[in-house]
Amino acid sequence: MFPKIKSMKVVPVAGYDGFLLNLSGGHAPYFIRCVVILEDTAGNKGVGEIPSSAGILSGLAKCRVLVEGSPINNVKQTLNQVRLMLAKNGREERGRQTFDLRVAVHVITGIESALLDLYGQALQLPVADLLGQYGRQRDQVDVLGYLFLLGDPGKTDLPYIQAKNPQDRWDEIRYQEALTPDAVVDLAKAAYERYGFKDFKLKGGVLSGEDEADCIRALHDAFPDARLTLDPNGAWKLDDAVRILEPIKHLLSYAEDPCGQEESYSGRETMAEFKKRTGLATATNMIATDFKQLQYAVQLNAVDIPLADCHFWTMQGAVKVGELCHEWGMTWGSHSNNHFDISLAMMTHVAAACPGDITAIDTHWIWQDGQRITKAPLRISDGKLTVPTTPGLGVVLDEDRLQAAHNLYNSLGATQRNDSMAMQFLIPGWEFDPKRPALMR
Ligand SMILES: O=C(O)[C@H](O)[C@@H](O)[C@H](O)[C@@H](O)C(=O)O
Ligand SMILES: [Mg+2]
Repeated sequence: MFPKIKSMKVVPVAGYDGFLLNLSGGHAPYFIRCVVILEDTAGNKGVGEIPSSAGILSGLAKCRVLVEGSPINNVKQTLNQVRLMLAKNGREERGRQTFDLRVAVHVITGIESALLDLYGQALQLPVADLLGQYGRQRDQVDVLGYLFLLGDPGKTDLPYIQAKNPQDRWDEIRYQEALTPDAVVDLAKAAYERYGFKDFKLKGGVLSGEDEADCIRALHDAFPDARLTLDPNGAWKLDDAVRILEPIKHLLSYAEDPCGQEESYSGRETMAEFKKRTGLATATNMIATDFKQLQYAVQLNAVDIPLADCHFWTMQGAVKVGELCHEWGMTWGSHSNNHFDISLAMMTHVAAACPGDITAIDTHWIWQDGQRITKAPLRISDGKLTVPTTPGLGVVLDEDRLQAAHNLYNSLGATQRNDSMAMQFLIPGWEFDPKRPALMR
């Protein structure tokens, strides 16, 4: 007999962040997440981590009754019930911010992760071995070095984190202003020294496209063998995207969301046109974010690399995308937002279960490294994460750290991400515009 779910606990948490710039503005001094904890009648705990918002918290609260009392081996039926209930809210929009504003898909993933964690523990199998048709495909997952242009925290009166006892160059510089090619290269070198990355992604949508292209040139000079990409989150118009990236296309492995929705054209149409004109491969976390959109993206030949982040595809959905990519000659990758160490484990298991050649996954972890809510977070070494072999997700909650992260959340008076607030210190009255880079005002 399998145990049943005794309780479902939802804990909104916050951690510290730097002044990372992107099309949505500048990261606040904190990031907000939500942890789902399921405890079964045998006393085991399963966990999941997702973004948090008032909608997500109330969605989770509504699902509790469907989850509590269900046997832990009933994962699919429990999730079906959750899906059906959330579907009553109707279609949801991802929105045009750099981050996904939907509720249901995140809620499902939080519960799914915790259920799979418990089920894996009961079967004595790591989650990667339960996912998809094939289970674990690799023991290590390549990770890219996710670089950001950084605002000067001193220009705000916000309590940004400072490196107190820097253990290396990464600690010294990751919370200081970085707005030039040299500063970006310094970040890349410092991240390389600590983590050994062979791939780098620069978050764009901040400076002019030409200035961001110069950052890529500088990264290439410093790391001639590294795979590089630039991601302005669809900020550029199609003609501008072609003009900006054509001269550096030999330096890029692919272009991530170089353009997007524009006048009467959808993002899938402009991306298809971009691919035709430049011959560059494209990746997205903005225009193929569910199976219907993926279908249209494939029909139009708009995307080579769907970045199927398990937080908004579900873990099983993200692996399904990986299987389709493998069958259809596309490449699977994963997007990320700021996250704690439970998400790091979730993304690692998912990437481990995707067949074929996948591209190095995104993670914001390097900006959060040193903070944790589990006892022993996975470590990035030589540009890779090692897939846990212990049953379930392979993480153990650190209750004290979790409580501290919850206390921080409670002290904020904010329930979800808002990048305009910090940005307004740099440019008074600043407002999000999906077609204007953050500092180009
Ligand atoms: O500022 C950020 O953290 C990023 O822009 C994310 O919001 C974004 O989703 C990014 O990771 C992406 O690849 O688009
Ligand atoms: Mg992106």
